[in-house]
Amino acid sequence: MSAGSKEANEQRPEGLTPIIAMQDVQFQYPGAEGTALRNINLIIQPGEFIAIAGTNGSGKSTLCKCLNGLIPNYYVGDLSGSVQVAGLTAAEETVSSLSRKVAYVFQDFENQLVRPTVYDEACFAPLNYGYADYRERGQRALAMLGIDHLKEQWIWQLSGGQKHLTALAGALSLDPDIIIVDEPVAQLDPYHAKLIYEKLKLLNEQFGKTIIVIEHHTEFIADYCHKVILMDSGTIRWVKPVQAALSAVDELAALHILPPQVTLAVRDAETAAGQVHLRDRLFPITIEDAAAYFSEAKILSQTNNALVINEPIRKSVRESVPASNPLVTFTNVSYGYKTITRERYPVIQDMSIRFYEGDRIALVGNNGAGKSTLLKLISGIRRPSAGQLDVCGYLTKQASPEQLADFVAYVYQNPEEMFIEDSVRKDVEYFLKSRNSPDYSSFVDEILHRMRLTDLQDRDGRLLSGGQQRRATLAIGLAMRPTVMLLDEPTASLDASSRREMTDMLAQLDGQVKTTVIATHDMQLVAEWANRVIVMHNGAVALDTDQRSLFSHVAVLEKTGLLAPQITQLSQRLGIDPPSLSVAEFIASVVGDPSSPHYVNRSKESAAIGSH
Ligand SMILES: Nc1ncnc2c1ncn2[C@@H]1O[C@H](COP(=O)(O)OP(=O)(O)OP(=O)(O)O)[C@@H](O)[C@H]1O
Ligand SMILES: Nc1ncnc2c1ncn2[C@@H]1O[C@H](COP(=O)(O)OP(=O)(O)OP(=O)(O)O)[C@@H](O)[C@H]1O
Repeated sequence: MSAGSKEANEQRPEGLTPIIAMQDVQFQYPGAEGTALRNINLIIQPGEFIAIAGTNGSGKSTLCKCLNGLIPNYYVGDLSGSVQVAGLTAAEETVSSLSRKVAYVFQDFENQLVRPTVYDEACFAPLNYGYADYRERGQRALAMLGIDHLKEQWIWQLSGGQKHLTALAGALSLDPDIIIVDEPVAQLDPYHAKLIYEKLKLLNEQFGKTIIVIEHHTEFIADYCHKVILMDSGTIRWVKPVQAALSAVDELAALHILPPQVTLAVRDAETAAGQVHLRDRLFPITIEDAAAYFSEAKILSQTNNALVINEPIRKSVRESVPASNPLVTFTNVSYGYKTITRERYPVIQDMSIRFYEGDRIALVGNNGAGKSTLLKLISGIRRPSAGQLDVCGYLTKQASPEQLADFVAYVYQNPEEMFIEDSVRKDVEYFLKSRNSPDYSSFVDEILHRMRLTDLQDRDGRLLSGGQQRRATLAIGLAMRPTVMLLDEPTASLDASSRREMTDMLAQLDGQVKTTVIATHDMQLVAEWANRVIVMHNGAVALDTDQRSLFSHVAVLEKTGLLAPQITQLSQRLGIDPPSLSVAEFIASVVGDPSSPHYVNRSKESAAIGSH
């Protein structure tokens, strides 16, 4: 038995029957070289709220597929060991019989949606199982998630985040005992991400549902989960209560998992102040606890017997990039998708804006605000219904897609749509060759290496894990060597290390592309990478600002459901003005001047993670 399962067993309350019991489980995908799961022993009690963490490809989704019967019913690989779920032997059940007990929302949830409208989708599963009250069940699930206003919408009209909520509603409608959500927040705006977790919390606390989330975002794990299962190369490394799990900062970082920013802030502040961390003391993992810690540290510093925290220092606001020739010019552009009755409903509304050379633009805003549509307009996939859009000297209404492709690369939100060939390397080469690049072979090697894809280069992109796929699409985008790089949610589903690499790589793009536009919900990426932030709301620009000023526009943030990164929120609580955008800035603000001999810059995640 793994250490994790031993701990879980020791904590097992008297008389409780586990809701999930896995014993000596091993699984190999058909045709795969290695095993995706090994020596899996796990006990989960009813009513637990569990996070599964682990680097991309460590086996998180595969483990969960054993619980809903997709393994071995759909993935007919080599499975051994036993899996008990809610009193059923999983291997003897069909996927549909297990789905009454286990709801599953997939990472690629779009494939889960099979009915034409949101309401049909929410009612579909109970209707299928012959529940007379299927309408009420569907309606209730929509109301619980706050999306009843979408019920008449066609599924194909929904944005990514709206589709995710619909898939969750479909899963909730069967009233299952166990709810598994594979990366709940990957495609959601911060408001909806929090909302989903609040709903999961409600289902857990009020209805006793067992919740399992696969999660790369440790701040959500810290705020909502009770325990963490840490996966590593197809095995369970351990199962720990959440605070102990997230306090294992160095171990997590070594496995490409980014601990919460506030936890890193405390660790780095102690290091910078020369204070030795006591092994048995747990770090704070939430904003509240970290704020209390730093307030206490200030008090202690006055008696001079503990961590010295200086008064926060003010930092100057960075200048925004000076305007040069615009590369992209929207002049009164409107766009609407056609409905089934062939009318157009407006999505982009009378937009006039310019993007310049040197702009690193983060396009943010709530689900459905029109971010992806804006990228599609620039790439020429969609053309304005009204107004003019000029991209690198071409009016997109008149230019052919081939002409625009010479200047613009568009990396889609859904990675699977980017794979054409039967291997990742061939996909990257395909786009590079189409640009007639000399010496493409070594360039491909370099791109694959930088995205940690060298070992995966001969694999079919469609059969990679979600995070691996995301990295592969970035490699494809880079191979296009565009003037204007458009990326839709590039960090969704990435583990911390890949997110860090991605941020660094995007920063290095400046020399290779002239402007980059990213649609994203990842506020940490916004804070650390962008030099211009465009907040979209209802298809219009609500705010066009620099990334530091963004978080001081409280009214806009509230209106558009955006949340500052954890470290920014913590620094605001502590009165640091302007607030810190990264752990490194925070440390410099509270612990002192980096040029001081006592200041040790071991701050931020990159120090820990960058070495891997
Ligand atoms: N259908 C498949 N066929 C072959 N190999 C697969 C298949 N699906 C996943 N794998 C491989 O199994 C391993 C575990 O994948 P899994 O999707 O479980 O990882 P994960 O931890 O969920 O990753 P991520 O964080 O990227 O979603 C990976 O090496 C992946 O490439
Ligand atoms: N192919 C389509 N056909 C019809 N309507 C669409 C289509 N794609 C998106 N929409 C609608 O257009 C609006 C804007 O969607 P878009 O995908 O641009 O938003 P977004 O800001 O990128 O959202 P998210 O953050 O959820 O990805 C949404 O109301 C959505 O329902």
